Amino acid sequence: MTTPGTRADAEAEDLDVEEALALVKENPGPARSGSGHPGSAHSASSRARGGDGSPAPHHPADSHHRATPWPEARTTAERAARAAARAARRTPVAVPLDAALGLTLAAPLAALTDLPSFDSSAMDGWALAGPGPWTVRDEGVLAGHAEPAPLGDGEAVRIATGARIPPEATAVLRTEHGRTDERGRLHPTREVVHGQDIRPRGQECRSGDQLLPVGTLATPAVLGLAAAAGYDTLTAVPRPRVDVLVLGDELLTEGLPHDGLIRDALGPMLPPWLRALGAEVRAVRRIGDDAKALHRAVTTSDADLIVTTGGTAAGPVDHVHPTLRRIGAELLVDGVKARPGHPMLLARLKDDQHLVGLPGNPLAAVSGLLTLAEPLLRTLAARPAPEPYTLPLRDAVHGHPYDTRLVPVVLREEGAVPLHYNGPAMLRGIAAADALAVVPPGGARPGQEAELLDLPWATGGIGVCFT
Ligand SMILES: Nc1nc2c(c(=O)[nH]1)N[C@H]1C(S)=C(S)[C@@H](COP(=O)(O)OP(=O)(O)OC[C@H]3O[C@@H](n4cnc5c(N)ncnc54)[C@H](O)[C@@H]3O)O[C@H]1N2
Ligand code: MOO
Repeated sequence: MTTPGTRADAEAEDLDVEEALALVKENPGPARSGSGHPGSAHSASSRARGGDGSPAPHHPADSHHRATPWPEARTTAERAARAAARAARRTPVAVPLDAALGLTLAAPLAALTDLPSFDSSAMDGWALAGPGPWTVRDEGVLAGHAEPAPLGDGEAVRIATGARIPPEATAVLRTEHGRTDERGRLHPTREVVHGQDIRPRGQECRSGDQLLPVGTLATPAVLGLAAAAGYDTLTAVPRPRVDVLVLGDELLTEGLPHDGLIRDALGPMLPPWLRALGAEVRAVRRIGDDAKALHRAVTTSDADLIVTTGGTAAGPVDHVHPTLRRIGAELLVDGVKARPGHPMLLARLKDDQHLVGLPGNPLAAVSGLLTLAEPLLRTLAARPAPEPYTLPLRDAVHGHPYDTRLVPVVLREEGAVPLHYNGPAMLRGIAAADALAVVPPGGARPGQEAELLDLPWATGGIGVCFT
Protein backbone atom coordinates (compact mmCIF):
# COMPACT_ATOMS: atom_id res chain seq x y z
CA MET A 1 0.00 0.00 0.00
CA THR A 2 1.20 3.49 -0.75
CA THR A 3 1.13 6.33 1.66
CA PRO A 4 -2.10 8.27 1.34
CA GLY A 5 -0.25 11.55 1.71
CA THR A 6 1.42 11.04 -1.69
CA ARG A 7 -0.72 13.20 -3.90
CA ALA A 8 -0.61 13.50 -7.65
CA ASP A 9 -1.13 17.24 -7.47
CA ALA A 10 2.36 18.74 -7.61
CA GLU A 11 1.23 22.04 -6.11
CA ALA A 12 -0.15 20.30 -3.06
CA GLU A 13 3.01 18.24 -2.71
CA ASP A 14 5.18 21.33 -2.77
CA LEU A 15 3.07 22.71 0.00
CA ASP A 16 3.79 19.61 2.03
CA VAL A 17 7.52 20.18 1.85
CA GLU A 18 6.98 23.85 2.62
CA GLU A 19 4.91 22.77 5.58
CA ALA A 20 7.65 20.43 6.79
CA LEU A 21 10.20 23.20 6.42
CA ALA A 22 7.98 25.70 8.17
CA LEU A 23 7.80 23.37 11.13
CA VAL A 24 11.55 23.36 11.43
CA LYS A 25 12.42 26.09 13.84
CA GLU A 26 14.71 28.84 12.71
CA ASN A 27 18.15 28.44 14.21
CA PRO A 28 17.41 28.93 17.89
CA GLY A 29 20.55 31.03 18.10
CA PRO A 30 23.12 30.99 20.81
CA ALA A 31 22.96 28.24 23.38
CA ARG A 32 21.10 29.24 26.47
CA SER A 33 23.29 29.80 29.44
CA GLY A 34 23.56 26.84 31.74
CA SER A 35 21.81 24.46 29.37
CA GLY A 36 23.18 20.99 29.93
CA HIS A 37 23.31 18.35 27.24
CA PRO A 38 19.72 17.42 26.48
CA GLY A 39 20.46 13.73 26.70
CA SER A 40 23.29 13.54 29.17
CA ALA A 41 23.77 13.33 32.87
CA HIS A 42 25.70 16.59 32.86
CA SER A 43 24.00 19.20 34.90
CA ALA A 44 24.07 22.73 33.69
CA SER A 45 25.91 25.42 35.49
CA SER A 46 24.89 29.00 35.32
CA ARG A 47 27.84 30.69 33.69
CA ALA A 48 27.57 32.76 30.57
CA ARG A 49 27.26 30.81 27.38
CA GLY A 50 30.06 29.84 25.03
CA GLY A 51 30.19 30.81 21.39
CA ASP A 52 30.68 34.34 20.25
CA GLY A 53 27.27 35.85 20.06
CA SER A 54 28.74 39.18 21.11
CA PRO A 55 30.16 41.28 18.29
CA ALA A 56 33.62 40.13 17.32
CA PRO A 57 36.34 42.65 18.05
CA HIS A 58 37.40 44.72 15.11
CA HIS A 59 40.04 42.92 13.11
CA PRO A 60 42.95 45.13 12.23
CA ALA A 61 44.20 43.19 9.18
CA ASP A 62 42.44 43.60 5.87
CA SER A 63 43.29 40.00 4.97
CA HIS A 64 40.31 39.15 7.04
CA HIS A 65 37.96 41.85 5.90
CA ARG A 66 35.42 39.66 4.14
CA ALA A 67 35.32 36.94 6.75
CA THR A 68 31.94 36.30 8.30
CA PRO A 69 31.59 35.87 12.08
CA TRP A 70 31.06 32.20 12.94
CA PRO A 71 27.45 32.38 14.22
CA GLU A 72 26.42 34.48 11.24
CA ALA A 73 28.00 31.99 8.81
CA ARG A 74 25.76 29.25 10.18
CA THR A 75 22.65 31.43 9.93
CA THR A 76 23.56 32.38 6.36
CA ALA A 77 23.86 28.69 5.40
CA GLU A 78 20.48 27.94 6.96
CA ARG A 79 18.80 30.88 5.18
CA ALA A 80 20.38 29.89 1.86
CA ALA A 81 18.88 26.42 2.24
CA ARG A 82 15.42 27.80 3.02
CA ALA A 83 15.53 29.94 -0.11
CA ALA A 84 16.81 26.99 -2.19
CA ALA A 85 14.12 24.65 -0.88
CA ARG A 86 11.49 27.21 -1.89
CA ALA A 87 13.08 27.75 -5.29
CA ALA A 88 13.46 24.04 -6.01
CA ARG A 89 9.79 23.31 -5.22
CA ARG A 90 10.94 19.95 -4.01
CA THR A 91 8.29 17.28 -4.23
CA PRO A 92 7.81 14.81 -1.39
CA VAL A 93 8.86 11.28 -2.19
CA ALA A 94 7.38 7.92 -1.26
CA VAL A 95 10.22 6.00 0.39
CA PRO A 96 10.09 2.32 1.41
CA LEU A 97 10.28 1.97 5.17
CA ASP A 98 13.68 0.29 5.06
CA ALA A 99 15.14 3.35 3.31
CA ALA A 100 13.32 6.05 5.28
CA LEU A 101 15.40 6.25 8.46
CA GLY A 102 16.36 9.84 9.22
CA LEU A 103 13.97 11.41 6.71
CA THR A 104 11.40 14.01 7.71
CA LEU A 105 7.70 13.27 7.21
CA ALA A 106 6.17 15.47 4.52
CA ALA A 107 2.67 14.16 5.22
CA PRO A 108 1.04 13.39 8.55
CA LEU A 109 1.13 9.73 9.51
CA ALA A 110 -2.54 8.82 9.72
CA ALA A 111 -3.49 5.31 10.80
CA LEU A 112 -4.54 3.16 7.83
CA THR A 113 -6.22 0.71 10.18
CA ASP A 114 -7.59 0.39 13.69
CA LEU A 115 -4.86 -0.70 16.11
CA PRO A 116 -5.21 -3.38 17.20
CA SER A 117 -7.16 -4.23 14.07
CA PHE A 118 -9.13 -6.96 15.88
CA ASP A 119 -9.90 -7.83 19.50
CA SER A 120 -6.82 -9.75 20.59
CA SER A 121 -5.45 -11.54 23.59
CA ALA A 122 -2.85 -9.69 25.66
CA MET A 123 -1.64 -12.91 27.32
CA ASP A 124 -1.11 -16.62 26.81
CA GLY A 125 -3.91 -18.50 28.59
CA TRP A 126 -7.58 -19.19 27.93
CA ALA A 127 -10.34 -17.10 26.40
CA LEU A 128 -13.45 -17.57 28.54
CA ALA A 129 -17.18 -16.95 28.32
CA GLY A 130 -19.12 -16.30 31.53
CA PRO A 131 -18.17 -17.42 35.03
CA GLY A 132 -16.10 -20.59 35.68
CA PRO A 133 -15.47 -23.40 35.89
CA TRP A 134 -15.23 -23.81 32.13
CA THR A 135 -15.04 -26.75 29.80
CA VAL A 136 -12.00 -26.40 27.60
CA ARG A 137 -12.18 -26.89 23.84
CA ASP A 138 -9.78 -29.36 22.32
CA GLU A 139 -8.31 -26.99 19.76
CA GLY A 140 -6.59 -23.76 20.79
CA VAL A 141 -6.33 -20.38 19.04
CA LEU A 142 -2.97 -19.15 17.78
CA ALA A 143 -1.90 -15.70 16.55
CA GLY A 144 -2.42 -15.27 12.82
CA HIS A 145 -5.03 -17.99 12.54
CA ALA A 146 -8.57 -17.77 11.18
CA GLU A 147 -11.35 -16.37 13.39
CA PRO A 148 -12.27 -18.96 16.02
CA ALA A 149 -15.82 -20.15 16.52
CA PRO A 150 -17.89 -18.24 19.13
CA LEU A 151 -17.65 -19.43 22.73
CA GLY A 152 -20.71 -20.67 24.55
CA ASP A 153 -21.33 -19.66 28.17
CA GLY A 154 -19.10 -21.78 30.44
CA GLU A 155 -16.70 -22.57 27.62
CA ALA A 156 -12.97 -21.76 27.37
CA VAL A 157 -10.35 -22.16 24.68
CA ARG A 158 -6.55 -22.12 24.84
CA ILE A 159 -5.33 -18.84 23.38
CA ALA A 160 -1.93 -17.35 22.54
CA THR A 161 -0.86 -13.72 22.96
CA GLY A 162 -1.90 -11.77 19.89
CA ALA A 163 -4.51 -14.32 18.75
CA ARG A 164 -8.04 -13.30 17.82
CA ILE A 165 -10.53 -13.36 20.65
CA PRO A 166 -13.46 -15.68 19.84
CA PRO A 167 -16.83 -13.94 19.58
CA GLU A 168 -18.75 -13.92 22.90
CA ALA A 169 -15.55 -14.28 24.99
CA THR A 170 -15.74 -12.13 28.14
CA ALA A 171 -12.15 -12.31 29.44
CA VAL A 172 -8.74 -13.95 29.10
CA LEU A 173 -7.33 -15.94 31.98
CA ARG A 174 -3.51 -16.09 32.08
CA THR A 175 -1.92 -19.55 32.06
CA GLU A 176 -0.51 -18.96 35.53
CA HIS A 177 -3.94 -18.03 36.95
CA GLY A 178 -5.87 -21.17 35.98
CA ARG A 179 -5.78 -24.87 36.82
CA THR A 180 -7.62 -27.80 35.30
CA ASP A 181 -9.26 -30.44 37.50
CA GLU A 182 -9.23 -34.18 36.95
CA ARG A 183 -12.32 -33.84 34.68
CA GLY A 184 -10.49 -31.38 32.53
CA ARG A 185 -12.48 -28.35 33.69
CA LEU A 186 -10.74 -25.04 34.11
CA HIS A 187 -10.86 -23.13 37.43
CA PRO A 188 -9.55 -19.64 38.10
CA THR A 189 -7.03 -19.23 40.95
CA ARG A 190 -7.97 -15.55 41.31
CA GLU A 191 -10.91 -13.32 40.59
CA VAL A 192 -11.72 -12.85 36.90
CA VAL A 193 -12.62 -9.30 35.88
CA HIS A 194 -14.82 -8.78 32.83
CA GLY A 195 -12.70 -7.88 29.79
CA GLN A 196 -9.37 -8.62 31.46
CA ASP A 197 -6.38 -9.15 29.18
CA ILE A 198 -8.42 -8.49 26.05
CA ARG A 199 -6.99 -5.74 23.84
CA PRO A 200 -10.05 -4.27 22.20
CA ARG A 201 -9.90 -3.35 18.53
CA GLY A 202 -8.95 0.35 18.15
CA GLN A 203 -7.49 0.64 21.68
CA GLU A 204 -4.39 2.48 20.35
CA CYS A 205 -5.99 4.26 17.41
CA ARG A 206 -8.87 4.25 14.97
CA SER A 207 -8.32 4.19 11.23
CA GLY A 208 -7.74 7.80 10.13
CA ASP A 209 -6.42 9.03 13.50
CA GLN A 210 -3.33 11.23 13.11
CA LEU A 211 -0.46 9.40 14.76
CA LEU A 212 2.37 11.84 13.91
CA PRO A 213 2.44 15.29 12.33
CA VAL A 214 4.30 16.59 9.28
CA GLY A 215 7.89 17.39 10.24
CA THR A 216 8.44 14.29 12.39
CA LEU A 217 11.87 12.69 12.03
CA ALA A 218 11.67 9.06 10.91
CA THR A 219 13.35 7.31 13.81
CA PRO A 220 13.44 3.51 14.15
CA ALA A 221 10.36 3.77 16.40
CA VAL A 222 8.52 5.82 13.75
CA LEU A 223 9.31 3.15 11.15
CA GLY A 224 7.89 0.52 13.49
CA LEU A 225 4.73 2.51 14.14
CA ALA A 226 4.26 3.17 10.41
CA ALA A 227 4.54 -0.55 9.66
CA ALA A 228 2.09 -1.42 12.44
CA ALA A 229 -0.34 1.18 11.08
CA GLY A 230 -0.27 -0.36 7.60
CA TYR A 231 2.37 1.65 5.72
CA ASP A 232 4.83 0.25 3.17
CA THR A 233 6.24 3.65 2.27
CA LEU A 234 6.52 7.01 3.99
CA THR A 235 5.90 10.36 2.33
CA ALA A 236 9.05 12.27 3.16
CA VAL A 237 11.14 15.30 2.31
CA PRO A 238 13.73 14.01 -0.17
CA ARG A 239 17.33 13.79 0.98
CA PRO A 240 19.42 16.64 -0.38
CA ARG A 241 21.76 15.27 -3.07
CA VAL A 242 25.45 15.98 -2.59
CA ASP A 243 28.43 15.57 -4.92
CA VAL A 244 31.87 15.61 -3.26
CA LEU A 245 34.84 16.87 -5.26
CA VAL A 246 38.22 16.13 -3.71
CA LEU A 247 40.94 18.45 -5.01
CA GLY A 248 44.69 18.01 -4.78
CA ASP A 249 47.38 16.33 -6.88
CA GLU A 250 49.17 15.21 -3.73
CA LEU A 251 46.53 12.72 -2.65
CA LEU A 252 46.83 8.95 -2.59
CA THR A 253 43.87 6.63 -2.18
CA GLU A 254 45.84 3.69 -0.77
CA GLY A 255 49.09 2.64 0.83
CA LEU A 256 51.64 4.67 2.74
CA PRO A 257 52.50 8.30 2.10
CA HIS A 258 55.66 8.67 0.04
CA ASP A 259 57.65 11.28 -1.87
CA GLY A 260 55.57 14.22 -0.59
CA LEU A 261 52.32 12.48 -1.44
CA ILE A 262 49.79 11.95 1.39
CA ARG A 263 46.69 9.87 1.91
CA ASP A 264 43.35 11.46 1.11
CA ALA A 265 41.69 11.62 4.52
CA LEU A 266 38.58 13.46 3.35
CA GLY A 267 37.37 11.05 0.66
CA PRO A 268 36.72 8.34 3.29
CA MET A 269 35.54 10.76 6.00
CA LEU A 270 33.07 13.04 4.29
CA PRO A 271 30.50 10.70 2.64
CA PRO A 272 29.40 8.91 5.82
CA TRP A 273 29.47 12.16 7.74
CA LEU A 274 27.34 13.88 5.09
CA ARG A 275 24.91 10.96 5.17
CA ALA A 276 24.65 11.33 8.93
CA LEU A 277 23.71 14.96 8.28
CA GLY A 278 20.80 13.80 6.10
CA ALA A 279 22.37 13.87 2.63
CA GLU A 280 22.36 11.39 -0.22
CA VAL A 281 25.96 11.33 -1.42
CA ARG A 282 25.93 10.56 -5.11
CA ALA A 283 29.47 10.96 -6.28
CA VAL A 284 32.91 11.33 -4.73
CA ARG A 285 35.24 12.51 -7.48
CA ARG A 286 38.96 13.13 -7.27
CA ILE A 287 39.73 16.11 -9.43
CA GLY A 288 43.41 16.73 -8.72
CA ASP A 289 44.53 20.32 -9.12
CA ASP A 290 42.95 20.64 -12.53
CA ALA A 291 40.98 23.84 -13.04
CA LYS A 292 39.29 22.53 -16.18
CA ALA A 293 38.19 19.32 -14.52
CA LEU A 294 36.86 21.31 -11.56
CA HIS A 295 34.91 23.62 -13.87
CA ARG A 296 33.46 20.65 -15.71
CA ALA A 297 32.54 18.81 -12.53
CA VAL A 298 30.85 21.87 -11.03
CA THR A 299 28.94 22.87 -14.15
CA THR A 300 27.70 19.36 -14.92
CA SER A 301 26.56 18.50 -11.42
CA ASP A 302 22.85 18.63 -10.70
CA ALA A 303 23.31 18.05 -6.97
CA ASP A 304 21.60 20.32 -4.47
CA LEU A 305 24.99 20.82 -2.84
CA ILE A 306 28.51 20.43 -4.18
CA VAL A 307 31.16 20.01 -1.50
CA THR A 308 34.74 20.67 -2.56
CA THR A 309 37.80 19.96 -0.42
CA GLY A 310 41.05 21.89 -0.69
CA GLY A 311 41.91 24.66 -3.05
CA THR A 312 40.10 27.37 -1.06
CA ALA A 313 43.14 29.47 -0.24
CA ALA A 314 45.09 31.72 -2.60
CA GLY A 315 47.88 29.37 -3.68
CA PRO A 316 48.91 28.83 -7.30
CA VAL A 317 46.70 25.74 -7.69
CA ASP A 318 43.81 26.88 -5.50
CA HIS A 319 41.15 26.79 -8.20
CA VAL A 320 37.94 27.13 -6.20
CA HIS A 321 37.67 30.94 -6.17
CA PRO A 322 38.63 31.37 -9.85
CA THR A 323 36.13 28.69 -10.85
CA LEU A 324 33.34 30.34 -8.86
CA ARG A 325 34.20 33.70 -10.44
CA ARG A 326 34.21 32.13 -13.90
CA ILE A 327 30.72 30.70 -13.55
CA GLY A 328 29.34 33.87 -11.96
CA ALA A 329 28.54 32.25 -8.62
CA GLU A 330 27.51 34.47 -5.74
CA LEU A 331 29.74 34.13 -2.68
CA LEU A 332 27.44 34.16 0.34
CA VAL A 333 30.26 33.40 2.77
CA ASP A 334 33.87 33.97 1.77
CA GLY A 335 35.94 33.04 4.79
CA VAL A 336 34.71 32.67 8.35
CA LYS A 337 36.15 34.03 11.57
CA ALA A 338 36.74 30.48 12.73
CA ARG A 339 39.84 28.41 13.54
CA PRO A 340 40.53 26.02 12.06
CA GLY A 341 38.85 26.41 8.74
CA HIS A 342 38.84 30.15 8.12
CA PRO A 343 39.06 29.87 4.30
CA MET A 344 35.78 27.90 4.13
CA LEU A 345 33.20 29.34 1.77
CA LEU A 346 29.59 29.07 0.67
CA ALA A 347 28.48 30.04 -2.82
CA ARG A 348 25.13 30.09 -4.59
CA LEU A 349 25.57 28.58 -8.05
CA LYS A 350 21.87 28.59 -8.97
CA ASP A 351 18.73 29.43 -7.02
CA ASP A 352 18.53 25.82 -5.91
CA GLN A 353 22.21 24.80 -5.99
CA HIS A 354 25.00 25.68 -3.57
CA LEU A 355 28.65 24.90 -3.15
CA VAL A 356 30.46 24.58 0.17
CA GLY A 357 34.22 24.88 -0.18
CA LEU A 358 35.96 23.05 2.64
CA PRO A 359 39.62 23.84 3.29
CA GLY A 360 42.01 21.00 2.60
CA ASN A 361 43.46 20.73 6.08
CA PRO A 362 41.37 17.86 7.48
CA LEU A 363 40.26 19.43 10.78
CA ALA A 364 39.62 22.69 8.94
CA ALA A 365 37.35 20.66 6.63
CA VAL A 366 35.44 19.33 9.66
CA SER A 367 35.04 22.88 10.89
CA GLY A 368 33.61 23.91 7.50
CA LEU A 369 31.38 20.86 7.43
CA LEU A 370 29.79 21.72 10.77
CA THR A 371 29.70 25.47 10.18
CA LEU A 372 28.27 25.58 6.64
CA ALA A 373 27.23 22.14 5.36
CA GLU A 374 25.43 21.02 8.53
CA PRO A 375 22.92 23.92 8.74
CA LEU A 376 22.41 23.83 4.98
CA LEU A 377 21.74 20.10 4.75
CA ARG A 378 19.69 20.00 7.92
CA THR A 379 17.43 22.73 6.59
CA LEU A 380 17.09 21.18 3.12
CA ALA A 381 16.22 17.88 4.79
CA ALA A 382 13.70 19.74 7.02
CA ARG A 383 15.34 18.32 10.11
CA PRO A 384 14.96 20.26 13.34
CA ALA A 385 18.00 22.17 14.58
CA PRO A 386 19.66 20.48 17.53
CA GLU A 387 18.87 22.24 20.78
CA PRO A 388 21.96 24.32 21.59
CA TYR A 389 23.59 23.50 24.89
CA THR A 390 26.61 24.40 26.95
CA LEU A 391 28.89 22.66 29.41
CA PRO A 392 31.74 23.97 31.53
CA LEU A 393 35.20 23.41 30.08
CA ARG A 394 37.38 21.44 32.45
CA ASP A 395 40.57 23.14 31.32
CA ALA A 396 41.46 26.54 29.98
CA VAL A 397 41.52 26.83 26.19
CA HIS A 398 43.69 29.34 24.38
CA GLY A 399 41.64 31.55 22.16
CA HIS A 400 42.30 33.20 18.86
CA PRO A 401 42.33 36.98 19.29
CA TYR A 402 39.51 37.60 16.80
CA ASP A 403 38.13 34.26 15.67
CA THR A 404 35.95 31.55 17.17
CA ARG A 405 37.84 28.31 17.80
CA LEU A 406 36.26 24.89 17.42
CA VAL A 407 38.11 22.50 19.70
CA PRO A 408 37.56 18.72 19.96
CA VAL A 409 36.43 17.67 23.45
CA VAL A 410 35.30 14.56 25.26
CA LEU A 411 32.26 14.89 27.52
CA ARG A 412 32.86 13.74 31.08
CA GLU A 413 31.13 14.16 34.42
CA GLU A 414 33.43 17.09 35.16
CA GLY A 415 32.49 18.82 31.91
CA ALA A 416 34.00 19.13 28.45
CA VAL A 417 37.63 18.06 28.39
CA PRO A 418 39.62 19.69 25.57
CA LEU A 419 41.75 17.29 23.56
CA HIS A 420 45.26 17.77 22.26
CA TYR A 421 46.17 17.24 18.62
CA ASN A 422 43.65 19.84 17.54
CA GLY A 423 45.78 21.50 14.86
CA PRO A 424 44.15 22.17 11.45
CA ALA A 425 46.01 19.30 9.76
CA MET A 426 45.29 16.77 12.53
CA LEU A 427 42.44 14.30 12.95
CA ARG A 428 43.81 12.60 16.05
CA GLY A 429 41.82 14.82 18.45
CA ILE A 430 38.50 14.75 16.58
CA ALA A 431 38.72 10.97 16.11
CA ALA A 432 38.62 10.59 19.90
CA ALA A 433 36.09 13.37 20.49
CA ASP A 434 32.41 13.48 21.44
CA ALA A 435 31.87 17.10 20.43
CA LEU A 436 33.49 20.35 19.32
CA ALA A 437 33.59 23.12 21.88
CA VAL A 438 32.92 26.61 20.57
CA VAL A 439 35.62 28.78 22.15
CA PRO A 440 34.99 32.50 21.78
CA PRO A 441 37.66 34.97 20.68
CA GLY A 442 40.06 35.51 23.54
CA GLY A 443 39.77 31.95 24.85
CA ALA A 444 38.07 30.34 27.84
CA ARG A 445 38.93 29.90 31.52
CA PRO A 446 38.62 26.56 33.32
CA GLY A 447 34.96 26.16 34.34
CA GLN A 448 33.71 28.56 31.69
CA GLU A 449 30.60 27.41 29.84
CA ALA A 450 31.15 26.62 26.17
CA GLU A 451 28.60 25.84 23.50
CA LEU A 452 29.02 22.32 22.15
CA LEU A 453 28.44 20.89 18.70
CA ASP A 454 27.73 17.19 19.03
CA LEU A 455 29.36 14.82 16.60
CA PRO A 456 26.85 12.55 14.86
CA TRP A 457 28.19 9.35 16.37
CA ALA A 458 28.22 10.72 19.92
CA THR A 459 24.71 12.12 20.20
CA GLY A 460 22.98 8.79 20.74
CA GLY A 461 20.28 10.22 18.49
CA ILE A 462 19.24 9.64 14.93
CA GLY A 463 22.62 10.89 13.85
CA VAL A 464 24.20 7.60 14.89
CA CYS A 465 22.55 6.05 11.87
CA PHE A 466 24.95 6.52 8.98
CA THR A 467 22.33 5.51 6.45
N1 LIG B 1 49.09 32.44 2.23
C1 LIG B 1 48.19 31.77 2.89
N2 LIG B 1 48.26 30.45 2.89
C2 LIG B 1 47.34 29.76 3.57
C3 LIG B 1 46.32 30.41 4.29
C4 LIG B 1 46.27 31.79 4.25
O1 LIG B 1 45.41 32.43 4.85
N3 LIG B 1 47.23 32.44 3.52
N4 LIG B 1 45.44 29.67 5.00
C5 LIG B 1 45.89 28.39 5.46
C6 LIG B 1 44.82 27.69 6.03
S1 LIG B 1 44.32 28.24 7.53
C7 LIG B 1 44.28 26.61 5.47
S2 LIG B 1 43.07 25.72 6.29
C8 LIG B 1 44.71 26.11 4.19
C9 LIG B 1 43.51 25.92 3.28
O2 LIG B 1 44.02 25.56 2.10
P1 LIG B 1 43.20 25.00 0.88
O3 LIG B 1 41.77 24.87 1.19
O4 LIG B 1 43.59 25.78 -0.30
O5 LIG B 1 43.75 23.53 0.83
P2 LIG B 1 45.03 22.95 0.13
O6 LIG B 1 46.06 23.99 -0.01
O7 LIG B 1 44.60 22.21 -1.06
O8 LIG B 1 45.47 21.94 1.25
C10 LIG B 1 45.83 22.36 2.52
C11 LIG B 1 46.50 21.19 3.24
O9 LIG B 1 45.58 20.13 3.38
C12 LIG B 1 46.07 18.96 2.74
N5 LIG B 1 44.93 18.26 2.13
C13 LIG B 1 44.20 18.71 1.10
N6 LIG B 1 43.26 17.82 0.79
C14 LIG B 1 43.41 16.80 1.63
C15 LIG B 1 42.74 15.56 1.78
N7 LIG B 1 41.71 15.23 0.99
N8 LIG B 1 43.17 14.72 2.73
C16 LIG B 1 44.23 15.06 3.53
N9 LIG B 1 44.87 16.22 3.45
C17 LIG B 1 44.49 17.07 2.49
C18 LIG B 1 47.04 19.45 1.72
O10 LIG B 1 47.96 18.48 1.35
C19 LIG B 1 47.66 20.61 2.46
O11 LIG B 1 48.61 20.14 3.37
O12 LIG B 1 45.57 27.02 3.56
C20 LIG B 1 46.57 27.58 4.38
N10 LIG B 1 47.41 28.39 3.58
O1 MOO C 1 41.74 27.41 8.65
MO1 MOO C 1 43.22 26.80 8.71
O2 MOO C 1 42.51 25.44 9.25
O3 MOO C 1 43.36 27.66 10.28
O4 MOO C 1 44.47 25.86 9.17
